[in-house]
Amino acid sequence: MIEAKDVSLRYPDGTTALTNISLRIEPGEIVYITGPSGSGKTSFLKLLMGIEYPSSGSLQVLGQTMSKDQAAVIRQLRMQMGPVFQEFKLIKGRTALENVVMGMRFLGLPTKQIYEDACIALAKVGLEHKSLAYVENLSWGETQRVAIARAIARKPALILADEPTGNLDVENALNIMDLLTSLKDEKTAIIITTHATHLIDSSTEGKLLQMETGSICWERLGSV
Ligand SMILES: Nc1ncnc2c1ncn2[C@@H]1O[C@H](COP(=O)(O)OP(=O)(O)OP(=O)(O)O)[C@@H](O)[C@H]1O
Repeated sequence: MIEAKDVSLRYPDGTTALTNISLRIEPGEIVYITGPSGSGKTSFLKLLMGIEYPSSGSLQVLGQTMSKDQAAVIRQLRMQMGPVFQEFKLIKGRTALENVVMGMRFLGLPTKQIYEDACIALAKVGLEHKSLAYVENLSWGETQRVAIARAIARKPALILADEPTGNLDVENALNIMDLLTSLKDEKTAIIITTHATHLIDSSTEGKLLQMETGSICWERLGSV
């Protein structure tokens, strides 16, 4: 599903964000990426989404080579991804349901099915009772759950969540983590960046990657 070979990323201002990242992620895997601020976690997710491109090395995502000359194909590929990123903000003045539906606009599905799938996604995150609430009237945790509903409603092959627990308290953060990991199935990989290593313990299923200054410094299965 994802194969990175010696991938580096240098931003136009000369900052090297990632250095020689090599990894494989298979369908059905849950991968947590942790590391200090500035270690390259978000930059790596941006490469996976085709928001940035590798400066060197090779990266395949869902069978597609991620390179600038493939930008048009990569825009289509994004329909198979469910991003939960802070910068893809929900649209104020619109309801939770409308926000989820907007994330599905380009799927080419009949309108009725879009609304049905959007309602199912909101139910999955426990927010069916808030589907007609304006997003600016929701709590932070509820807003985050709408963002997750928007990501999963399009039934993506790859869920990419950047710091999904933000500054939530432990109980709500655990709920968000449980929710994300419950979305795993044999076809969907889930990648979650987080500072919150205290939420990951020996019972946590998945792979943990620790980043330091642009490199993966260790990786473990199953526990911290
Ligand atoms: N658009 C950009 N242009 C130049 N440098 C950037 C850009 N985006 C990020 N960086 C730099 O790349 C490095 C990695 O940043 P990145 O956002 O990937 O880290 P992070 O691990 O996600 O950090 P945080 O935990 O604080 O979100 C940092 O040094 C950052 O300043």
